[in-house]
Amino acid sequence: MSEAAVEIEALTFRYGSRLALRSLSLRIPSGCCFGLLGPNGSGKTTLMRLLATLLQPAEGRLRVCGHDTVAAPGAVRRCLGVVFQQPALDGDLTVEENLRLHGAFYGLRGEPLRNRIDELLTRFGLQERRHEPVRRLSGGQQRRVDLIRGLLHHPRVLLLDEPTTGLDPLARHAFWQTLRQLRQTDRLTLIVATHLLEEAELCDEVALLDEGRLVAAGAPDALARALGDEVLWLETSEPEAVAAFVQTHFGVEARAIGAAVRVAAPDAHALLPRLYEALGDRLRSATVRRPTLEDVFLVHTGHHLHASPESFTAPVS
Ligand SMILES: Nc1ncnc2c1ncn2[C@@H]1O[C@H](COP(=O)(O)OP(=O)(O)OP(=O)(O)O)[C@@H](O)[C@H]1O
Repeated sequence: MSEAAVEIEALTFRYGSRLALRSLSLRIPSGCCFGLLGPNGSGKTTLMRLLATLLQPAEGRLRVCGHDTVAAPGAVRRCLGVVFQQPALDGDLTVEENLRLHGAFYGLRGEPLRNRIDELLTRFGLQERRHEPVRRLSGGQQRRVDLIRGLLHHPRVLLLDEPTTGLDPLARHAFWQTLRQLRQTDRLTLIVATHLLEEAELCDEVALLDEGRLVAAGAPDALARALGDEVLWLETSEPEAVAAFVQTHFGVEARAIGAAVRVAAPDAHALLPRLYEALGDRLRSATVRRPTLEDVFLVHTGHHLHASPESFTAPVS
């Protein structure tokens, strides 16, 4: 097994009486691009803050690069770079001033700091903007400055909390290309919190979080494939009755999940017309697709990753 960049054991965290993380255990291999995927309030930011030593666990433990976050917070911070949801830049200072200021926090100064800033500005195509106030840069450029800020002290693990928030799809795509390059060239471990499926699917491994619980973890492809080659969802106003009917009449597994029915059939396409015929008006719609992480989330939690008026509401035990 490859070395672990992060090890989390039976971690529980509360804000007062509110439970934000529940007995979470997770291992993040070194050199991995690891996604934390979950809806709003699932505990992603809390986990990031615990890893960054900004919070202390109520129960359980976290180790980053082998260092315990409570016993050795200084060692943890030295091996971590952090890019939080809100850019940590001063818009009135220039790009270079922001980076110098941050470098000083890490005890970097003089020529080594100058050289590191030069190297990273060149790599990220921002050399020509170094003397401009940060507020004059586009959203995507500001995110890149923030990324450079997180990389100045040569961290081994980079935490990114919803780093593409507020970026348009083009800038988001460019930012992810930058991340992928970084991983190759710097052999960094990237831990990215996101609520976007398409971002999670770009990761080597993901952990799906819901209400502070770990729902599933693994390679996105493997998690999706565990549901079969295709998934068949039926939308109906009477999910329990339709699930029972399908099981009895077609001899396939059917399960009511919230306001829908998931049918596990080896040949969903062939079954579809027969289901329409047998169920008639009881069926609002039927969808066959290759399984995605959204399906994994839905099957494990009984609700969608993103709440919508149509979203399934009944939790699954
Ligand atoms: N400072 C705080 N005080 C009290 N409760 C908090 C605080 N910060 C977060 N919470 C609660 O803890 C839970 C987890 O929140 P957290 O911010 O970690 O989720 P998240 O997955 O990062 O959400 P988002 O995607 O919206 O950023 C939520 O119920 C949230 O309301």
